[in-house]
Amino acid sequence: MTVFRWLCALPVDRGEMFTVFTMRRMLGLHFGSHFLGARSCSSYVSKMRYLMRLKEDDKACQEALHSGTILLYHKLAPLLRKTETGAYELPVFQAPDVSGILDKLGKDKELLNNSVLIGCSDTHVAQFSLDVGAVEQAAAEGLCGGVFVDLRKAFFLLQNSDVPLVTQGQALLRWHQTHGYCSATGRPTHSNQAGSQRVCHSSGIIYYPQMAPVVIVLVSDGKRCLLARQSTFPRGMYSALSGFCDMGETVQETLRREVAEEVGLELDSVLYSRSQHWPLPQSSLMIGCHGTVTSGNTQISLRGSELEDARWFTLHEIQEALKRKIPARDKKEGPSAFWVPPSYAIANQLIQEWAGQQLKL
Ligand SMILES: NC(=O)C1=CN([C@@H]2O[C@H](COP(=O)(O)OP(=O)(O)OC[C@H]3O[C@@H](n4cnc5c(N)ncnc54)[C@H](OP(=O)(O)O)[C@@H]3O)[C@@H](O)[C@H]2O)C=CC1
Ligand SMILES: [Mg+2]
Repeated sequence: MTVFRWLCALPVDRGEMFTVFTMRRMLGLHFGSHFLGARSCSSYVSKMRYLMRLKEDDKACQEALHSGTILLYHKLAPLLRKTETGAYELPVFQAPDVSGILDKLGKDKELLNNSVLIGCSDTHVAQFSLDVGAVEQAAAEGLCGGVFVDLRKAFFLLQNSDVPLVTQGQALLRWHQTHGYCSATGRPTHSNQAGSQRVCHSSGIIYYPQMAPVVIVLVSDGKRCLLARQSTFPRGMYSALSGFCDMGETVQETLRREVAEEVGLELDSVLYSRSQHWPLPQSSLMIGCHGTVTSGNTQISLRGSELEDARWFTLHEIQEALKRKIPARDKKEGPSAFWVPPSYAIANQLIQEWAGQQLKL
């Protein structure tokens, strides 16, 4: 890589920074005006300090749970509700609502304490997620007035601003469901009230929710961009190249290795663009970059079984794909029409950014 430009002073993306507070719209609906008047305008710092306190103080967190809001999941599928306009929203509940639902379904109300903290509103109303997978799904849907939808499908149904909170809630619930035992002693681990850590009382080991660092890079030769597909992708979908960071690697080294391994090309330059938490199949921190190769170095060579296909796409082809909002097999264009991941996915954002830059050239 002859040129390596890393942005040190990235502008703060308010969209990314404040997505945790996107439930305000729904909070307003549920709590009415008395709630809006509770505190006028708290700062970002005070919200972060408040969340820190809830993670450290079980009693304060329990109190916050009883005055907070809860997103519901069933076996990790979030509850969505169809509005009168046909759009989908995330319904939020309060502790008494959830206790009532559990009671009606014959379940112990203590299940409520398995809620995990995912954020708080501008006015310090704590937000939690809870998996009610122990109850019968259809009965819970009836009482909650919604449907539990697979998270991948929810990406297509929800507004982008609602997606970060719902993915964070799901990722934390998944982590708890898969870290019930200490890997050193085999004894059960115990969560704090916020769900920000689990402790093995036998060994004293503290476990924290983990994410794997993953690079994702949109490679360009100046005129075209390179997208690839795995055989497990939905038919017709192509995405940017991605790969897990190996132990000991820098982000730059992972980028260079993954592009070499997957398509046999040597990156010439890389520019960091953005990052994203990605919950599937388990939590990853996606580090999104643009990469270039020189014009004499564009011959794709697939190796191994990971990629089924990789191709260079023109700006026109990309523009057409970006217009296809839902999987092409549901449209007249037929099953093989090329499409890209949904707009919430960082792959889509890198592709859009590249297309925008090409138009300026
Ligand atoms: N948000 C977005 O826009 C996008 C997100 N992604 C996400 O990026 C992630 C990585 O993409 P992918 O290209 O598949 O990665 P890789 O190219 O690294 O290939 C995946 C393979 O790497 C191995 N591997 C190494 N480390 C890990 C680890 N920590 N966890 C799981 N597998 C590991 C596994 O092999 P083995 O099974 O043989 O052990 C796995 O099959 C995926 O989770 C994917 O969902 C990808 C593209 C777009
Ligand atoms: Mg890969």
